[in-house]
Amino acid sequence: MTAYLIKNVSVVGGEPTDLLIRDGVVAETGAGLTAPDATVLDATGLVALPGLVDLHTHLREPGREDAETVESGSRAAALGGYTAVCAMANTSPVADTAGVVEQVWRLGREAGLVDVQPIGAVTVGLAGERLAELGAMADSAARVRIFSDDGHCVADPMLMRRALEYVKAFDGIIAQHAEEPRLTEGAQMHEGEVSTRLGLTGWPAVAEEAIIARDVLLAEHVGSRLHICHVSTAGSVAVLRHAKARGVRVTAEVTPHHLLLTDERATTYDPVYKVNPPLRTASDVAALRAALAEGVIDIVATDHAPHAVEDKECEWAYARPGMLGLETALSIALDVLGPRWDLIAERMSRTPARIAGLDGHGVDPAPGVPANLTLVDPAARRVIEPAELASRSRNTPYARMTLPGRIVATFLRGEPTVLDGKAVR
Ligand SMILES: NC(=O)N[C@@H](CC(=O)O)C(=O)O
Ligand SMILES: [Zn+2]
Ligand SMILES: [Zn+2]
Repeated sequence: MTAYLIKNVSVVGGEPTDLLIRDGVVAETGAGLTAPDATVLDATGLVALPGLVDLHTHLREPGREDAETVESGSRAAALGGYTAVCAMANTSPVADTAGVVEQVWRLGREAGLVDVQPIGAVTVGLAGERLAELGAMADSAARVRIFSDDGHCVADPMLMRRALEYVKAFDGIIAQHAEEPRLTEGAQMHEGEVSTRLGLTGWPAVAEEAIIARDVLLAEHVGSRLHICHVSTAGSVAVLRHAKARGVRVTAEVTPHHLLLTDERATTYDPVYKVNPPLRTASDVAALRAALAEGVIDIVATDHAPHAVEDKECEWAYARPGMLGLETALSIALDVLGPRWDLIAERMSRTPARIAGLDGHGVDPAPGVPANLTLVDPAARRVIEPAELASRSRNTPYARMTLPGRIVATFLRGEPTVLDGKAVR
């Protein structure tokens, strides 16, 4: 195993120092280190962060390997600075059995570019009718702790209650896609002034907020852990603030796109901007940014949702919702939050690793810790070219935009997965 000596790197924004990586761990830190056997990387001007952790990734395997595979998604993740991703269950077949979650887990191990932690479905086939084999998935080799019907809401309150109660036994979490289905029938975009102007059916903010309000009360009632996927409205932030003040065990994520883009994008009729929950208004974006800085929203999660060309380059109404995120998330965070490295490390690595229970991830580089880390060049600016992305899909909403920051290198347990901005494999 090659040793690496990273020279003059700022660890999470601190004074430049050296990091020696050997045998999978950070062996030593400090200025002026030498190691004759190590490969030296000059990291002057670069920032080292604990490897990013994504709690919400769609890898599409099994079933839609034309849109993404565990391997291509893992490569996209590594290039984005990630060392671990949680793979959503809405595959085909659905990840609702020990067999499927073990398959995804094994494919992740084989690709070896990031740790792939499968998420299990809450209900059989995401149909919202019967609980899936939560216990068997928890006991499987994949050791599933997060369960989600993402793409669908667990709308039945009794089923939601039982799921929350069930996972308590092994400190599991239910991650809810908060969307009251009766309020979003036929919805194409955010319900508001722009949808009225365009004549498109709206997805009202209350469809999200009503489910979050219900579920924080349910989680409080049964004392279980709840996670809210892709929070998108100012009203949701208010509900979460209230719940946290009461001590409810709830965590929440926001996506990069909901931190940057608004429903005005729909006026282009370009389905690349179609996503669930939909892009909201500028005042929602402002509330989400403030909530993330404050900690009412705990983490940034990408909701990386690759889609094949035929599912995206069509009429708005027929296009599938979702957009790519892994390869641009750090740049968007840097754009939105500025170089607040400790906040970025907290929201994109330490806290998501803690929520998911991923040992060895989300830990700042220090002697003895597993060498899961990424090196960022904050001064670089890059133009996003969809054809250059490692994802098998092209549905990035940031095409041809110039974004700050570039991932220079990523290490997974001491092995580089990205060097010089390029995937090693
Ligand atoms: N976000 C999306 O618009 N789509 C996701 C599902 C989801 O996250 O709800 C997908 O799987 O494509
Ligand atoms: Zn969702
Ligand atoms: Zn999703």
